[in-house]
Amino acid sequence: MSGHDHPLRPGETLRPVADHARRVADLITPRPPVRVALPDALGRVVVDDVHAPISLPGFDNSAMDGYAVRAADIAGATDDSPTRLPVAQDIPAGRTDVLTLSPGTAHRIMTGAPMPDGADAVVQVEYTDGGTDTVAIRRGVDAGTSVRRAGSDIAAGDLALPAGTVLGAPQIGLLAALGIGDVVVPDRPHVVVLSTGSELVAAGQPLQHGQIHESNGAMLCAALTAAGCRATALHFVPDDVEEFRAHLDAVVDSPDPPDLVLTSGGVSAGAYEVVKDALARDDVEFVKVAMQPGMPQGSGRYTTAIGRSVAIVTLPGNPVSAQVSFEIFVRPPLRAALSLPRDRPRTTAALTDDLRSPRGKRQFRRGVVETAPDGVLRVHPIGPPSSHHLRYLASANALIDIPEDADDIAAGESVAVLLLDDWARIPTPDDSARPQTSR
Ligand SMILES: Nc1nc2c(c(=O)[nH]1)N[C@H]1C(S)=C(S)[C@@H](COP(=O)(O)OP(=O)(O)OC[C@H]3O[C@@H](n4cnc5c(N)ncnc54)[C@H](O)[C@@H]3O)O[C@H]1N2
Ligand code: MOO
Repeated sequence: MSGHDHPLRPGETLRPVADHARRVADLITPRPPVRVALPDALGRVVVDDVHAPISLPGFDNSAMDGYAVRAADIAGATDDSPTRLPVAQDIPAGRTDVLTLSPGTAHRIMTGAPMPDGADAVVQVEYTDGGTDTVAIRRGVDAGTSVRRAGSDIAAGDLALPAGTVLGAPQIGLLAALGIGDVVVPDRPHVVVLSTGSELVAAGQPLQHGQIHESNGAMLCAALTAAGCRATALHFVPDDVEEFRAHLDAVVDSPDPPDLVLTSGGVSAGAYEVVKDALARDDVEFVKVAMQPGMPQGSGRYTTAIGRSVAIVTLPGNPVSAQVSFEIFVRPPLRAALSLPRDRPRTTAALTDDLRSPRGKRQFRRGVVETAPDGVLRVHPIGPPSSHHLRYLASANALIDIPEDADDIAAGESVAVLLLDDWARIPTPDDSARPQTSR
């Protein structure tokens, strides 16, 4: 296939992918940041520098279960000639009184328990007889042994997390340890997903001839959630313009209006293109983008009957087109609004099979990236290019990004790939035909 595989109307041109991406990005405005409790902070970004309000550890404490001593008192202790000390105190972790060790005595102490004043080392229980009234210590230790000094991890006032840090489990652990129970993070963009099409039936409902299960709504909501957004699925509506607008007005005029409405379907050239028809009176532009899948696209602002306006992006209905369009146009600016890395990691990989791509369109093919036994990263294109092959989409861990000006690409050539790390891949029949590799 070479040349445009798609007839264009006279004077019609295809908009470059980058231009449409910019237009969609311009529609998305970040919300003001919000303060959230740690359980809601995972995967989000701290807006401001976080300084330690306290030191960690907060007090000198024992690193071992054993005996707090003065190192000088047990300097000569050996297996053959243990030093015997009276055990004056028992200090479990959590004891809050302040103790003082008298010279020539030991305190039994547990890991994490506060060191008594006057003690300068802990000898671990393995080097003793474990006594509770008196203890026989068989090894001398240097001062400082098994003592965790106050502030040795982080000192009060130190920078704990610089602004922009993505909060993973360890960062949330550090905040909790510092006694910080909430943080200021970018608010999640609220996106309403509206699926259109009279043929669509909810999962679990029986299908009549010509009907299909609605899948774009479920898929796009999942993609939004995975990207860090708050997604609300709107029940798809029949292909009726007034019903479509009424549905949209109800959410946009609600007390929790979305930042973005994402539709799928109803934007191509058919006789019943509800999205296109319903938005004819709005500031929404419908274009053909030089991309496959994902050629028919729309974007702009929708205004409700009472004059509220919201950003709207209309994705094509074919499932692969909808999901790939989301990846290319919608996910990056939403991630930017969350101060998260906007783009998928990109790399290059050696193509395992010949590929054909329509010249004049940037093609995103589904692929499986894997490391060959020789250590070379390679990408195996899976499934045909047409945009109803949801199964192959669900089998991919990468999108192969083929430039507009390419048509035939031979096996072995290096191609650009976007790594979709949060896409779990399922095996396909192709897998058994492929040599076993890692990744
Ligand atoms: N004469 C032309 N026909 C088509 C053109 C064109 O330029 N001229 N473009 C084709 C391309 S490319 C695409 S992509 C699709 C886009 O169509 P729409 O956005 O109008 O989407 P629909 O027609 O409503 O649906 C397309 C396809 O996807 C299924 N679909 C829709 N919504 C869902 C959903 N929520 N869940 C599951 N499946 C859905 C729908 O049943 C159709 O099979 O147009 C081509 N045609
Ligand atoms: O451009 Mo469409 O999105 O191929 O199926």
